[in-house]
Amino acid sequence: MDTFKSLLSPFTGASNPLQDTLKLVVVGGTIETARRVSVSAWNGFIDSFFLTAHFSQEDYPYDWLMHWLSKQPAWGRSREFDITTRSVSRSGITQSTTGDLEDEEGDDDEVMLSGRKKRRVAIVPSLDTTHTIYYKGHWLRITRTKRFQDYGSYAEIKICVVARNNDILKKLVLEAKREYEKDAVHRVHIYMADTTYGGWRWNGARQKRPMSSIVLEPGVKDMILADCQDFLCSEEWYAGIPFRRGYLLHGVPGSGKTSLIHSLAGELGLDIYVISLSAKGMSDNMLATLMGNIPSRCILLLEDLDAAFTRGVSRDDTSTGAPSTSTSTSSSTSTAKTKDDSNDGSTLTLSGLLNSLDGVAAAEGRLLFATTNHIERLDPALSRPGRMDVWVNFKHASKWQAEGIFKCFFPAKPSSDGAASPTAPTSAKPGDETPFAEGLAEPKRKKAAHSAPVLSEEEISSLAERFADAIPEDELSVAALQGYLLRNKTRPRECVDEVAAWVVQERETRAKLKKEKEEREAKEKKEAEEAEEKAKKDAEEKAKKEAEEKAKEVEEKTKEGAVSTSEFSAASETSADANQGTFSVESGGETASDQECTKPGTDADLETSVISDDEASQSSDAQSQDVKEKWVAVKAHSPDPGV
Ligand SMILES: Nc1ncnc2c1ncn2[C@@H]1O[C@H](COP(=O)(O)OP(=O)(O)OP(=O)(O)O)[C@@H](O)[C@H]1O
Repeated sequence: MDTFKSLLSPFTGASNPLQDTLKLVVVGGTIETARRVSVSAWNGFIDSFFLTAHFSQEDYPYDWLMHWLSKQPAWGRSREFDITTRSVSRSGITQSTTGDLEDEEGDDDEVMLSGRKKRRVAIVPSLDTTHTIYYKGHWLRITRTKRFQDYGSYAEIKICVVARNNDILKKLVLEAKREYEKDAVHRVHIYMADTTYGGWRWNGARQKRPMSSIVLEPGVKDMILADCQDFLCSEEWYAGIPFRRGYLLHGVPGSGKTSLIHSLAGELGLDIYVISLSAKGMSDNMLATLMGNIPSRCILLLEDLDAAFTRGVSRDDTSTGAPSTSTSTSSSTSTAKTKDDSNDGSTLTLSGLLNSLDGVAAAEGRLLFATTNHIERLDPALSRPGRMDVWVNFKHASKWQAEGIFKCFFPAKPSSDGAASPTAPTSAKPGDETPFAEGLAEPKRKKAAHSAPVLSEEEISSLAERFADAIPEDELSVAALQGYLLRNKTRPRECVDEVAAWVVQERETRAKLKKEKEEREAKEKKEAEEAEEKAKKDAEEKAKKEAEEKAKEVEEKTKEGAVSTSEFSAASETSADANQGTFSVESGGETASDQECTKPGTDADLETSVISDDEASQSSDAQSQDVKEKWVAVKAHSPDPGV
């Protein structure tokens, strides 16, 4: 008791100040030591009883866990967390969570009418804070931290749990994965090749597009889908053969090539990895690195394959890669542009591309899709079977497609017997598929700010037929038809009435654009030719000027030499050929310097300092003369060695 009292004395002011200070130091030191001991004891306890798992943002389990965490009810009790409308994970799935701030009473239609997009918010673990969550009889201590790597900063999740073995962590990861995949099922993830560091950058998750919204000639979609499904199920059959399959979609722009690939990815549940071969910095090594980092089951998309060729992808480094019969009307400007473009650090060669597609690093089980508008520009080596096994030609819209796309935009009212409205073109041949069960417009309609009249099945069929009749076969792109239908999305009847006039207008516009393009190209060509001509003239003039200047210079020097020589040798004669820029010096004296001077092939601007015998004698004779030196410009090259 006495000891305790004496310890408290500094606060009561009962003893002297020195003693009080010492006592305070002892008390403070004791408390700090006790704190440190308890912290290290706690850490020791954690280390000996807790299992710790780390999940890096670079890998998929991080996405699964972030998604799982964002759905935990524990956030309702948490005192610190992040609220975000941005993606909560690498793949960007933003989920509605228990503790989120979504306005549940909000009227979707109201939101759409006001033109604002409804944003969802998610609650996720804040950085550098430890959260405790109860999961299946265990307390999980979860910490999200940031760590820095060579290419920016990455987040990491650390989970500690008291457990005898890691079964609980395995269960957690599997559950998180299942939930993630369940929610991700309606989305297609797109990854873009990033040539700055040779990796893949997540580019967003797109809503799946139903296959029925793609209108192709009968059987084409089914054939491709069945082929892809068959391939994905045949890994064992491929034993010994490279387990890859390539599809070349070629044809006119706006005919549905890219849309079909996105739709297939959704149907097959695959992610899309997009490589732009004409990207800045693309090289053989870069492509090989990117190919090596593609997961085993995915769609690899090489868009606009021909663009890479016209940019200079080549089998050898000197050729352009484009076939010699290329229909390209490239003017000299475009040639110049190509040259400029090739200076962007892109050194991809065709052999590099082929090696990457076939090489050991190329992912097994991947579906390669390549699109091009100019199949004739492709090197046969690239499109041979094994690399491109299935070729599909996409043309301008047929009447069948026109009818189909009309029905996609204006789905019919369900018939009175309750059957789903048939959306296939009525002109479909017997046995054709009925691919339009889910139309383009149906899901959008619920929220649409406009109100399109819902017509009966018979009326839609008859309108669709009339619409198709007015569309010329294989002349307009499906994208153009889509544009027209979008503009008339609330006026199905008027849309059909006015379609003939639109076709005429479209033809006129196309003709006008074509004419303008031709004129522009002709003008560019003319300008390029003029510029070339001018550059040529300038170069000639410059060369002429230089030659004249040189000749003048030489003449001056020759004159100087002649004057100088005349002081010492009256026998010397100088002549120069100003036009040729050459000259010669003839000396009557038989001196070493003379012999040297008459040697053929001596450089015109070489100057030699000599003292002739005459000069020497004159010099000795006329000692008063100060000048000892004579400059003689040596004769220029003479084609005749005898000169
Ligand atoms: N066959 C089709 N069925 C349904 N929609 C189509 C079809 N063709 C084109 N479209 C529509 O036209 C637009 C452009 O299509 P897409 O980008 O797929 O064409 P593309 O052939 O890949 O064109 P490009 O060669 O210029 O890349 C898309 O919005 C798509 O919905």
